[in-house]
Amino acid sequence: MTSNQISPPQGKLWMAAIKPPMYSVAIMPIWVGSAVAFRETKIFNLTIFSLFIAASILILAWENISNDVFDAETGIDQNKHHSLVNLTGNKTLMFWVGNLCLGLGLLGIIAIALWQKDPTIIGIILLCCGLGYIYQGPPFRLGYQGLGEILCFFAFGPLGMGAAYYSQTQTWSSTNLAASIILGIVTSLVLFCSHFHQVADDIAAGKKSPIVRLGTQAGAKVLVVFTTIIYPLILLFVILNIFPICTLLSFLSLPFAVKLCRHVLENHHQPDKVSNSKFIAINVHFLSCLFLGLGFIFG
Ligand SMILES: C/C(=C\COP(=O)(O)OP(=O)(O)O)CCC[C@H](C)CCC[C@H](C)CCCC(C)C
Ligand SMILES: O=C(O)C1=CC(=O)c2ccccc2C1=O
Repeated sequence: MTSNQISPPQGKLWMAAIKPPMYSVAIMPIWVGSAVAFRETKIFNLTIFSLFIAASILILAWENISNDVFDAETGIDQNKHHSLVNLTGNKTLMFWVGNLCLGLGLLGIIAIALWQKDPTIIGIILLCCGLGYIYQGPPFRLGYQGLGEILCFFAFGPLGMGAAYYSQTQTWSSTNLAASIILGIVTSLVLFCSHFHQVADDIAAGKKSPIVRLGTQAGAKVLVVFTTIIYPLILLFVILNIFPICTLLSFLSLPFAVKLCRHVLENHHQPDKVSNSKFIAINVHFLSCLFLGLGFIFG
């Protein structure tokens, strides 16, 4: 957005900066991982579950706040009115607010580890935080090389869900690993969608996002392929008896998946129109994961 355009009201900018719907990506690995654990062991510890959800939200808040801090350093966010650094005008404050969120989130994880008398999940979550840091922080900034989706897949898929399952059971599960592939893909789709409307700013700042590399048209086709893959994969896991039949409930997210693919195929080259695609992707994420979890509990 250029400086001579009227910027939206402050309240809207703050909501866009905090992005509440995005926290679905922090909650769902814990929800589905705990649901798989409950199905397989009949164990469900509500205290650990609640602590893990809170910790995960705080860690994602750190990721997002520090994303605005690091992006302020490269100049990529100079036209982004809803950057927390641009809204507050105080990069140092945001840096420390982010670190406070990280510290509190890690305290939650340490509390779970102490409860379990087992440090395993501390190691896994530190690894997730490391992936979050190398995505955006100096000197790595791997997101600027177009590698964010791979990091995202592992952080919210096998690692995040592995930690959630382990926090309930102190063991591992191949079913949970299979489910984590679905979560990893559907979370990476959200990140992939977030690049379509930012091509001009990304090129100007030297960020080679996947959409800068592929172009918006090929990017839209890649999005369709990965969105479409999710459903046959779930069906395959049901046929192979890895998932219970009720996990097919996750197909209720299909209308949003179709809407997402159509919307991006039609508008990939129009930043103003395609900018909401990541929120359609969040609907796909939320519904598919919600019903996947319910499918494991009731299947
Ligand atoms: C911050 C992220 C995306 C924003 O990227 P971008 O710079 O394009 O955004 P703007 O356009 O809004 O500036 C997400 C990055 C995800 C990262 C690869 C992995 C993060 C891992 C988390 C720290 C893991 C926490 C949850 C876990 C406990 C389940
Ligand atoms: O602001 C964003 O675009 C995103 C923030 C975020 O935390 C996240 C997490 C996982 C996948 C994608 C995203 C975003 O796109």
